Amino acid sequence: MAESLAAMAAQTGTALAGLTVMFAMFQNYFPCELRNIIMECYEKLVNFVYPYIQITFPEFQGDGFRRSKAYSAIERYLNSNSTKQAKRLQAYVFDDCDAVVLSVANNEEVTDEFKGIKVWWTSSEHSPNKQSISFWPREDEKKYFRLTFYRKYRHRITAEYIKHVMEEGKAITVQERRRKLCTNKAGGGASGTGCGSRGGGIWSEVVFEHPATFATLAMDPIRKEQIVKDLMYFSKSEDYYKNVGKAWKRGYLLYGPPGTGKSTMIAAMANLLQYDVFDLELTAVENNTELRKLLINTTSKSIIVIEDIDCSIDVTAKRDDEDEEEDEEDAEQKNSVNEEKKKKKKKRSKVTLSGLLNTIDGLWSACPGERIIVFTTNHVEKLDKALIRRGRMDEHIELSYCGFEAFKILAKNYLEVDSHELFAKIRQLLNETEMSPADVADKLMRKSDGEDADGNLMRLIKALEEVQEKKKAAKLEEKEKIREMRVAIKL
Ligand SMILES: Nc1ncnc2c1ncn2[C@@H]1O[C@H](COP(=O)(O)OP(=O)(O)OP(=O)(O)O)[C@@H](O)[C@H]1O
Ligand SMILES: [Mg+2]
Repeated sequence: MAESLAAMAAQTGTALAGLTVMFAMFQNYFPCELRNIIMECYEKLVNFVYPYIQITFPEFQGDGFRRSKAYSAIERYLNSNSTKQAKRLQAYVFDDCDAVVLSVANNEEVTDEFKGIKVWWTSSEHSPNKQSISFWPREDEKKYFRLTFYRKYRHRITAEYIKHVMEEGKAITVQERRRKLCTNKAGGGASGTGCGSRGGGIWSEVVFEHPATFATLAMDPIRKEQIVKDLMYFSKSEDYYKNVGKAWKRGYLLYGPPGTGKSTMIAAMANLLQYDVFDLELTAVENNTELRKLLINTTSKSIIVIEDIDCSIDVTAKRDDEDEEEDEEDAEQKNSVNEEKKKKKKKRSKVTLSGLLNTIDGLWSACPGERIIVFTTNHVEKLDKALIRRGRMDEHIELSYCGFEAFKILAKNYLEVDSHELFAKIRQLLNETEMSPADVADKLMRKSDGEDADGNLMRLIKALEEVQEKKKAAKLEEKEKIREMRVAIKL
């Protein structure tokens, strides 16, 4: 359909424009009444032979250097909705991704329908007439999209359809965008590009590809639903935040014992909202000024994460010697995760608590766009109240030992079973003991191809019984100590 409707409309439009100029030149030769009659007939003729309106969306706007947001949104919208019907397509392969991206070729016409109204889109390019060399795209080199529709739908197209295309296009861009994980840790997988920080290269980035979702996160389903609702509401509430005069930011404090899913929940949040993640390692930050620089260089639609906040900065009112005592106590724990956290503690940042608070408050007011900040900790009781007060950390979420509801999610994830005769026994054991979801998941994980669910569930029961035995033994030991103390006091 090379002589497409849009092209014909354009030609007819040009012919009518010529007629209009001629009429304007000779109109003074006609008497007033006759002129009005001619005008009326002329308008009828125009509407009859040219019942369309065309709107052009050029690729570059204003200064000619910035790509128009409308053009980009239309491009995404048409690529996603209309490439199936186009007969001529263009294919691109981007450097960082193997997938082939198809787009509608130049001068190819595609149709779209909106609430029963048909519209035509063409993508065209002005060919340059002059032979000259330029570093910038010239006026006559620019690409554009042209939208053609019936004149009678003018209001609905301009008021509703164009808005719909813009919104859809933006949503597709967010969906397709490859999200990034940025870190300020030394050697944190730098791609060399820097992430939101030009020149300084403070953040280094990798592609964020974590499979965690809220569906696979094991926790109380009611609490999970509340959190998902809260996040979704936040991500859509730009106007609400504006109306109440609050910066579009939200803080979450995730606390609970090791292996209960705090880091997993952050990944699930990022996947749910399609946000980037900025993993801020406070111990690698030299001082308050550097912290400010880092936070200002985060981008919109991102989650800023400070893991193990109590280990990274002196957020307690405790004196140093008390801290040392604790370090010695910790030294007895051989667990490698705790060793890591202990190292962090020793290498505490020079960033001060007030520096962190001021920077967060500054970030809240200085940076436009939505941001979420998440702190995680194993020891919520150690944190300064000012750091986690509502307004800074709006939601406090406890992730705890594995309950039966959480176990059912893990059993579904790892073994694909919804119910089993061993579930009753596991329920009873989970009520009586404490085991983290990470440990439960480890027992449920298939270690080889031929394993059936029974074997894994039995392994979990055995592990739970061992924990129960240890707990009983510890209780007995404690009772014995108390008895000995009482005897000693009597003596
Ligand atoms: N609630 C959970 N739901 C699903 N998987 C979980 C959950 N908790 C832990 N896991 C599993 O255990 C592993 C460790 O969990 P995660 O790193 O999220 O724990 P954490 O609470 O951040 O621990 P830490 O306090 O030591 O940082 C995860 O990779 C995941 O496979
Ligand atoms: Mg963690």
